[in-house]
Amino acid sequence: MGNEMVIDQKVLNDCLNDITRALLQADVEFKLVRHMQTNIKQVINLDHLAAGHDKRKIIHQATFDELCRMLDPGKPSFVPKKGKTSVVLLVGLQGCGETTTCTKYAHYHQKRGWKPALVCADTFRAGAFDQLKQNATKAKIPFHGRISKGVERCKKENYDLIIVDMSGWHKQEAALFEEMRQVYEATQPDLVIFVMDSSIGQAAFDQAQAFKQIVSVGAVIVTKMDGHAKGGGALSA
Ligand SMILES: Nc1nc2c(ncn2[C@@H]2O[C@H](COP(=O)(O)OP(=O)(O)OP(=O)(O)O)[C@@H](O)[C@H]2O)c(=O)[nH]1
Repeated sequence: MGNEMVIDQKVLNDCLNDITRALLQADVEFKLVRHMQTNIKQVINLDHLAAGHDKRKIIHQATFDELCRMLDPGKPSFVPKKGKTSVVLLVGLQGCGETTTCTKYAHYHQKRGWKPALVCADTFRAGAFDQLKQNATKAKIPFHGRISKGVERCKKENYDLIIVDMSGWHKQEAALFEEMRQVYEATQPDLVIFVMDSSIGQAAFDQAQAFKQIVSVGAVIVTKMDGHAKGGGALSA
């Protein structure tokens, strides 16, 4: 657009097509991208703009606003408060990086003055507790292995951020969904985070929806962004 002398409908379309291509290449869902295009075209009517208007600036602003709207969930996210106990439950597909993310999340908050503790609710995978224990020990974060007792004990010991690591879900295991519901009821979390491997791409919407039907998911964390995946699926999730 910067190289064109006259800004007309063709230039606007080319510009929107460039943005569309970039978003699709970054795994953003087609429906969302088409919606973005339609909204921008609705806001900008080049034929009706009076002379003297800076068309580049108007297109730029409309595009910027629309891209921001794609990122806006419409309500503020849950923010744990220091000194007040919050329970955060992490759920996700098997191998998505939940256990690793639990420790990262705890470490992030510990460095900022919270008093976090980790609780392992993964009863399916052999070695899950040992993995959490290893990570937690390295990051110097207290941990517990038994879900209900662990959460109760952490509350008594005045931890203000209790992070619960749920078993990774595998589609075939209906029992895990039931367990997730039970853990949800037993821990009454203030926030449920859906942990999503960035490489699932376009499947993100369906996965996130399947989880949301069982527990009230309030946030998404995208993992493995250090690989080649683009993570645009997070917008759908
Ligand atoms: N490259 C990369 N690897 C990661 C990341 N997060 C986790 N992993 C790796 O992904 C693998 C699975 O991670 P876990 O944290 O065990 O995943 P999980 O979802 O708890 O696994 P289950 O308990 O079996 O469901 C491990 O080898 C991790 O080291 C990340 O951000 N980047």
